[in-house]
Amino acid sequence: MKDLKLAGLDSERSIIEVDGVKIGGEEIILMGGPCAVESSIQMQESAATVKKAGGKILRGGVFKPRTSPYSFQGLGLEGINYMVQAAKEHGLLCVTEVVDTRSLDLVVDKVDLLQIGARNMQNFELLKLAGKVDKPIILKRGLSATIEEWLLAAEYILSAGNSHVILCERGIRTYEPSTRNTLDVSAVGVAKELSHLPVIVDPSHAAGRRDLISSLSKAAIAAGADGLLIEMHPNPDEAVSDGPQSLTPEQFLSLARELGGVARSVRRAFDMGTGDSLEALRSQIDKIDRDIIEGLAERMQIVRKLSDQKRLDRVKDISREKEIIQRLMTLAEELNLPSDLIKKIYPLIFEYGVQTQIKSKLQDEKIDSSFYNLGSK
Ligand SMILES: C=C(O[C@@H]1C=C(C(=O)O)C=C[C@H]1O)C(=O)O
Repeated sequence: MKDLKLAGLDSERSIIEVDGVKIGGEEIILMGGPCAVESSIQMQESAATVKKAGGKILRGGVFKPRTSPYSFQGLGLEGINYMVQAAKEHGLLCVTEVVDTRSLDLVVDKVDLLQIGARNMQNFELLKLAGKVDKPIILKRGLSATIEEWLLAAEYILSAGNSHVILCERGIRTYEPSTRNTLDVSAVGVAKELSHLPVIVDPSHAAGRRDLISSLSKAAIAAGADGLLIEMHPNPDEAVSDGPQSLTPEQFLSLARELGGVARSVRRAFDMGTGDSLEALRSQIDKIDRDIIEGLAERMQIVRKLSDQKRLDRVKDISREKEIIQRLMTLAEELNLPSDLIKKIYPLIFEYGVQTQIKSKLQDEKIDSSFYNLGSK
């Protein structure tokens, strides 16, 4: 794509690091918080939930570009202070949207990241100014922007001198009215193919309804997203904006736990939070144990199928077993797991695998012979 001189794919992907939080690295970063900052207590509760869920960045809008001029327009600077304070107390970073050059000037020294929203994606003066600041910019894709236009908007920021741009897919306008926008999952892959910049997904604005947030978040991770920006409110029914698409704190926490499993399946890291309580940690362990047993059950079913292709005296295959152990020991080392654990666990798994194949063969033979006996009568 021409003119993507700085945003275009480089030899290396960009990792944007803010106070130890790396966006675009191995870990998928969770960001959450209400659409609009409403009060100090609301931000304190939101920050506590984001932290507990393993999130790294607190979001909250104080300048709201609303569709209607009569909708709540945001608390401005008063709101920023509530968010900054809550983020600080909970060890989180914070991000807010800037809507014009004035709002950018007002918040740039207070927050850790700035967001340029969908409606301002082609506000070129704002993009140029964002290129002059020393803060990462989350650049949302415009409502009807092509991927090329989105990347060119990023190019404006990059070419003005700020190399810290994070792309955010938040749904585009289509003819489909059942969701607020249509999440363009393929945009994640396309943007990552064309550009070295990290790509995150905001499923909340895409869907406009909380019942879809979980599945869209999972889809985003599977599609390669480097982070998720999810709306969550301590009491969505009373939210001044976007209540219907905001998760409750409980939903946010349980979603974070589920996302860990999806991230694992695509070989990405995901912090499911410590939740700091024994109960929260045990619930994470329970979830992983379930994944392990389900994986083992699936493995056993496949192993069993292999029996059709082997002679009874060839069921055990030592060279295949050695090859598996070797490969998994290398993987274990990479994942900081003691490799001798593999040597202890796998022979048992193989033993049961061999037994199940033998049983399955014997059963088949019994059926064969009874069939034969029947036929010879
Ligand atoms: C499944 C197989 O049969 C046996 C069971 C194995 C396993 O559980 O992975 C590996 C080798 C064999 O001893 C196979 O041959 O692949």
